[in-house]
Amino acid sequence: MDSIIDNRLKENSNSKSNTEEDLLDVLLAMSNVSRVQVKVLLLDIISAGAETTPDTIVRAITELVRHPNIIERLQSELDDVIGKERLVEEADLNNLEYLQAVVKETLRLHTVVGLGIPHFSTEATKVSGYDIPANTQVMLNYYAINRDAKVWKNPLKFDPSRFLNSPVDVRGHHYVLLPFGAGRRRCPGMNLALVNVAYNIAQLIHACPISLPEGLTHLDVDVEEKFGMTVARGNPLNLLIKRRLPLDVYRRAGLQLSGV
Ligand code: HEM
Repeated sequence: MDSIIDNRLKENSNSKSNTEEDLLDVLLAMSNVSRVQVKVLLLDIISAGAETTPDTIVRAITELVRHPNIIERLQSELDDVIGKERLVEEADLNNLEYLQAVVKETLRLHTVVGLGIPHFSTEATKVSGYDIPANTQVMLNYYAINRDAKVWKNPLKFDPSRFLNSPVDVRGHHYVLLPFGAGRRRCPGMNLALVNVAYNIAQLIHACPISLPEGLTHLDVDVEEKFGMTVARGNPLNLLIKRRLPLDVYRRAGLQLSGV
């Protein structure tokens, strides 16, 4: 981290106009932020963002291969909205209603930050009849909230259609679904994560159909979980990926394909 910061300070002092500022440039230019604070902040962002997004994408792909009817419906939405002459772009994501439902259902059923990040009460308070004394560590069980059978019908079933025509969102406004937490300590990477998760699923399903290795069917795919910093998929997911669109579409996007 120190050498990255030193190199950046050197680069910035050599070039007169830095038109492409990133977060590090902004932090280094702030006189009230110390070097230690810059390092802590960057490490916080890297560690919080590094596993959560890929874990969520893997959990979504797992559920998709377990449910061929859901993949089919998603693929047909992608074909209707995008066609087969180009790849999905970020601007398309809000026009893909079923894709967004798949993302929400993945975040609900596979809440990768299961217990959130520990909070601390600065004063005594009461929540839903429970007394919480001052100076107490408070953990929120988002994993349980998002699977609560009192709220969700068939809570363990992966069913994106429960979000079609539903006002419930994942952004912390509906307390029955909190994959990113809520309030001031809500995940600051949420918007980036939502785009990344949706974009990667859409690209894969639209341009590279996935299938299971020979001899396996969708019934063989497990949903074992591994609890650690995040709740990740427990076993490796082995898939075959093929080409689905005309070769030219990939070439125009600068993608190198081999063996297709
Ligand atoms: C699907 C992906 C992600 C999920 C599900 C997720 C979820 C969460 C949750 C539940 C929390 C704790 C909120 C609480 O304690 O109330 C959190 C905190 C945090 N997340 Fe994310 N996150 C994701 C991606 C990211 C990304 C991509 C970044 C950064 C680029 C990020 C940065 C952070 C940081 C810095 C915190 C700590 C905030 C604080 O302590 O105030 N997260 N995240």
